[in-house]
Amino acid sequence: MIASRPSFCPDLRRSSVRLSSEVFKVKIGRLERSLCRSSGNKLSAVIASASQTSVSDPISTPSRNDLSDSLKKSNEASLILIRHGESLWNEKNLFTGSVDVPLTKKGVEEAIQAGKRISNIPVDMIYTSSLIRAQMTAMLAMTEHRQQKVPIILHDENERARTWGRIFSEETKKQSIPVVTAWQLNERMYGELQGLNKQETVERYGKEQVHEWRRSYDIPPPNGESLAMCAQRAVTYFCDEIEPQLFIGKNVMIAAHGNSLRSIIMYLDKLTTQEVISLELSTGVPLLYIFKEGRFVRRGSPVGPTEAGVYAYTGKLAQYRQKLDEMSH
Ligand SMILES: O=C(O)[C@H](O)COP(=O)(O)O
Repeated sequence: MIASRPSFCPDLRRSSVRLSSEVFKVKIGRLERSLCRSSGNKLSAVIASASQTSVSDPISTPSRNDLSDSLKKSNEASLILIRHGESLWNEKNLFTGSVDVPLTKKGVEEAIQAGKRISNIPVDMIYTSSLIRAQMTAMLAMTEHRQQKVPIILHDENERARTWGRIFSEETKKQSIPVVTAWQLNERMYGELQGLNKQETVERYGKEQVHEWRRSYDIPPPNGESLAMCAQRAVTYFCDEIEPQLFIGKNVMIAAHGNSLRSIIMYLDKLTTQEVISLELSTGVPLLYIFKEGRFVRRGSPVGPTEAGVYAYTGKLAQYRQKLDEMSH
């Protein structure tokens, strides 16, 4: 197979050089297009970040001026990716895919540990899949965050959900972190493998066939999604909804799944369809990227001995941590 790099978001491919004004215009245009496409409360999820409030108020719709002001203000943002902690079906070695299975006790602990690892990294917005294992992971991780803001799930499924979820205190909003749930970040649909035991499936169909289903780029499991199909929705969502937040300086955490995150990492690290085959993600281990001048730079996982290195990389992160230290003394 010829290794190639799929292009999900051709108009947003990052330049390895400084972000030129031309590219920046394209990116602003993209953000505006995304605003135009959005309607009702979906709109507020995107513009909330531009309005400098911490939680999108489903009713208020800040003006375009607010948006361009904040676009000018920031040029660096953190992006944390976390695969959910161990689920009850991970523990049983069952193909899970789109089935909505909660965490085990070990998964809960992994999520808390992940929270400790990222407790000094700013988080302004959280994106999770619509599946409980990713949402539990995000919420449990945030219980450890030194910022001590409250993650609040935005509900925009209908007008009543939007209206009934309003917050009437600006101060409380500032102490909150909006959590956007999106099915596009769900684990890939594993088709007729869902609920089957992975080892038994190997015994029945052979190691090679099962490996092809699990790790090839474009071969789907029976009636399921290939990684390419999963990438199509997950990376498109990342480009349309999450990248615009990073452009305006919002620090984002994504809690999702092995394969939806593999496809996003493929995009961020510009991996080929061959390279992504060997990319494996452990449950509950956060990865940090810095988005600066139109580029994503991987900092690795801010854990143990590498933590000092992570903070040494950017002045902004170091300052943030210092501020947290001062506040807690
Ligand atoms: O859906 C599943 O079963 C796992 O979360 C991911 O499985 P994989 O490692 O077989 O892709």
